[in-house]
Amino acid sequence: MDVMMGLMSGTSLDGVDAALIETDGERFVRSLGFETLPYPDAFRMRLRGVLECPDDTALAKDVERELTLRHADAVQRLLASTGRGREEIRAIGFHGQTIRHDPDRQQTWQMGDAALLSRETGMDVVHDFRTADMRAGGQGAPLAPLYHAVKAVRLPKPLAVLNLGGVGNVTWVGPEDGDILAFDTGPGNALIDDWVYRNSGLVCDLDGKLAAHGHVDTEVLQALLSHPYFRVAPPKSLDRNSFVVVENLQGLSAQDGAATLTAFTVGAVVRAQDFFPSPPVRWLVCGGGRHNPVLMQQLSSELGVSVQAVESEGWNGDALEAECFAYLALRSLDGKALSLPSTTGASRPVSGGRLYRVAAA
Ligand SMILES: Nc1ncnc2c1ncn2[C@@H]1O[C@H](COP(=O)(O)OP(=O)(O)OP(=O)(O)O)[C@@H](O)[C@H]1O
Ligand SMILES: CC(=O)N[C@H]1[C@@H]2OC[C@@H](O2)[C@@H](O)[C@@H]1O[C@H](C)C(=O)O
Repeated sequence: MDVMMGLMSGTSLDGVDAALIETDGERFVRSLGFETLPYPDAFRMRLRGVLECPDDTALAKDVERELTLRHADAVQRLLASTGRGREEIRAIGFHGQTIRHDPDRQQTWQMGDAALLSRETGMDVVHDFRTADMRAGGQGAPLAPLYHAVKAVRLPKPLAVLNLGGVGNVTWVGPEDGDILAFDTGPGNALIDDWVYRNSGLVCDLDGKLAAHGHVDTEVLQALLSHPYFRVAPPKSLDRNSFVVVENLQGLSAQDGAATLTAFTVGAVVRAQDFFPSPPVRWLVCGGGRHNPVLMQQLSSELGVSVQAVESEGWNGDALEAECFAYLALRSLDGKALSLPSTTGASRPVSGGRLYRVAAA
């Protein structure tokens, strides 16, 4: 049994999530603590700048350093709030910030300087979780499925675990051991965030208030849902900016745009069911989207079975991805699989991640 730390900076660019777990890298996992360190607006803008101009290497280098130092800060805060010493923790799983993800070109880039994080924290760091999977013919994403399946081990199946972050991803867990299917569903909150930011300067549609006062433009929604991605069978995964919707939404009010994009996220989840081996008896939702009552209510009515936030099972829906990379870091150290043909399309179960040892610093 090991104590592991996981760090995640997700596609919604809202901050660093840091989680501590105790795990055997198999079926045992216990949450020990969680911290989130929100990014100030100015840094979020700089991150957006890198997403828009990933080839500006001077900017990328600068932002990577700041990003990594913010992660080191999150580590210190989590150690302080859990009362743990760094010597108690075997390693940090450091996901980094996805800047670009293009599985068709076998490219995925998670920004983050593992050597700097190791120096700053005095801890071993496992990083670069996605490359090995891509080299084995996989999408390099999603990687949360094995962790979702472990969390769901005692729950009635088939079950769907849905993450609504910047992008949406789902894990279908079937009744037999190892029965699992996963893929990115479509947009999560990123398109809504971008729209709301452009139209009102706010960072998100807090509690779905704009969407609740808007009307879905069904013609625009149909056009958005006619994107070929939704007809492609899994394995499949997305970049934060895979869907370009600005032109579709031209002329819509802030409220109607928010309502239509919220319905787009929901419609994409509904379409995901087409690929499940059998219908889930229940959906458990994690990620920031579960805080949006308009999204949750529409999911409930469209999916027709129980849709609940993962808190209904006592999980922390904000911590799950950071916990996942703590869990995967241990599996990486032990040479175990991080992904399967049915979760990323890799040709075989593949391990992955690279270890940066503190002694090397
Ligand atoms: N109260 C709320 N009302 C509406 N939306 C919310 C609320 N709280 C969070 N969100 C949404 O959740 C998003 C953050 O979700 P989360 O932290 O799960 O994303 P992420 O981990 O960065 O993304 P990914 O899982 O794609 O890597 C915010 O950008 C916002 O859009
Ligand atoms: C390339 C990348 O960073 N993808 C993220 C993104 O955010 C959600 C979805 O798209 C998922 O595929 C993935 O994150 C989680 C942690 C995953 O790998 O499971």
